[in-house]
Amino acid sequence: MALIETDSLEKRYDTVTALADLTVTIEPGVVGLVGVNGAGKSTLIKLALGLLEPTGGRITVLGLDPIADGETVRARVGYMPEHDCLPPDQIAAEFVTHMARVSGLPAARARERASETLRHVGLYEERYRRIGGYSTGMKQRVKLAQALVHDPELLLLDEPTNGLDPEGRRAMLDLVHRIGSEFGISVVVCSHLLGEIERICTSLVAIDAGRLLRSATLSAMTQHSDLLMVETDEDPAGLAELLTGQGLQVRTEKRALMVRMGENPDETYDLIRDGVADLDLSLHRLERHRHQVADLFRDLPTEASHVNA
Ligand SMILES: Nc1ncnc2c1ncn2[C@@H]1O[C@H](COP(=O)(O)OP(=O)(O)OP(=O)(O)O)[C@@H](O)[C@H]1O
Repeated sequence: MALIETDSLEKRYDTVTALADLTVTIEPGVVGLVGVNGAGKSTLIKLALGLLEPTGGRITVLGLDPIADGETVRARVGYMPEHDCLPPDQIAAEFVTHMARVSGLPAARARERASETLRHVGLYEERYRRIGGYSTGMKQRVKLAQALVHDPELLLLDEPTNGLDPEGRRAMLDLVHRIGSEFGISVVVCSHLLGEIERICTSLVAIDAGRLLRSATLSAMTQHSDLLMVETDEDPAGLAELLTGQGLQVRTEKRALMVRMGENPDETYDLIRDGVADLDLSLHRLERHRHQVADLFRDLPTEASHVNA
């Protein structure tokens, strides 16, 4: 069953359209929801939790309507909000136990689960300290622990690496990856940094200005392309000219040539090999080019170019 399915989903806040005509199916796995700040990621998460109501279209989560079946959805889904929302005067173990109780666990089981989840997120030793004295990284881990404590089927994580240094970001993403791979919990993780989350995701959904830009599994994205990558030790300009003259489609990318294989790959290989020999070049690399995720998301606008609808 799909984790989240939307059909022409729309969310307007007065004059701002945060989501417009969004139709997407998010399948189980570790899913990166990427888009610049303001793209509509948090709005989608809040609609999925039933915290907001759509102004148009439809959304289902684990096959349920988050408004009509809000309690069931929230019992089966864990949510880590983006902003700091922790009570500074409480100790972590008490807070996470409290959140487990809110999710319906009996007292003894709630204490047990709180200890287990704080151990999973690496806060076991520090669990009896006040949250106000924690570093940003530790606070992010408490937020993750409270999202996990009731053993959800799906975790919605809104920018879990916010405010962390590079080492902290890596550690947080490793933790998210382990939750997906070791516990088998599906995760939707929001980020405005594609390069950062792509390594832990099984699929990516990109949105911009509230619209779907692209959605695909990582394996489909990194399939072999129709291009051969040719690298020579020397300047490849002469080879590019020769191959173009022979009717091949050639593009120069940094010091490499990208040659379209077309209908007849064997002939393309032969023409490249003969061209390299005729021009007395030394061939450094000749291989089928793989798509890079970043190539496929090149049209993701930068923050500066983003304008609200
Ligand atoms: N309560 C609100 N009232 C009015 N506009 C809002 C409200 N919440 C969000 N918006 C606007 O809706 C758009 C989408 O915001 P949203 O928070 O969903 O984006 P985002 O991709 O999660 O970005 P960020 O990571 O910065 O939160 C933005 O233009 C934002 O300013």
